[in-house]
Amino acid sequence: MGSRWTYSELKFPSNELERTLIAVKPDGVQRRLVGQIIQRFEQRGFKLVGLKMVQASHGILSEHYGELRTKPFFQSLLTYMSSGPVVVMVWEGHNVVQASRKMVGQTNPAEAPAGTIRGDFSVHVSRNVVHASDSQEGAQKEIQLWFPAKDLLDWDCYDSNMW
Ligand SMILES: Nc1ncnc2c1ncn2[C@@H]1O[C@H](COP(=O)(O)OP(=O)(O)OP(=O)(O)O)[C@@H](O)[C@H]1O
Ligand SMILES: O=c1ccn([C@@H]2O[C@H](COP(=O)(O)OP(=O)(O)O)[C@@H](O)[C@H]2O)c(=O)[nH]1
Ligand SMILES: [Mg+2]
Repeated sequence: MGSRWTYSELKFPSNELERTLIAVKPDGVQRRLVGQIIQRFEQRGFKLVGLKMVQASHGILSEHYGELRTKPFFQSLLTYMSSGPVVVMVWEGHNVVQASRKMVGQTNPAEAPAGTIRGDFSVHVSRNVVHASDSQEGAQKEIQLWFPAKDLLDWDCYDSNMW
């Protein structure tokens, strides 16, 4: 009788439900980068729990970027972000907020290392392809702003305890 192999030793207990909001900005959608950006979060091991394509209004964007209201680039930021569809997503997993900021890279793509999304796909701060929440608190606010709770799916991933 051969023994059955199980991989429970490889698993770690992952009851956390940390979530973050990621958005492919209008330049990323125009440049057909949506698939490659989703692929990076999937291959890292995060779980997609919400996804939609929207043409964002200045109203929602003003709230989303409320902390930047006094910045000189605020109006141009709203114009840019409402210039075409954005693909907004909620990703879940261990340490997903901090990990996704590292995957996205610095705000200014000139400072973002190769290997990060901004470092690989963009050159200028005003067209930096992707948004990622910058804290757990910010993520919760942004998720509530963009998604009604019923549109976030709490589905079981067959390998969810692997990472
Ligand atoms: N000096 C600037 N000129 C033009 N646009 C800017 C400038 N600084 C920031 N932005 C735009 O405003 C966005 C918001 O700035 P923020 O400081 O929140 O950066 P971030 O947190 O890296 O970006 P995001 O919130 O979109 O993930 C930036 O991603 C960028 O698109
Ligand atoms: O000097 C700046 C700083 C920010 N932004 C834009 O504002 C967004 C939000 O800024 P934040 O500081 O939140 O940076 P992020 O979280 O996007 O890295 C950025 O992604 C940029 O699109 C910009 O156009 N000019
Ligand atoms: Mg930000």
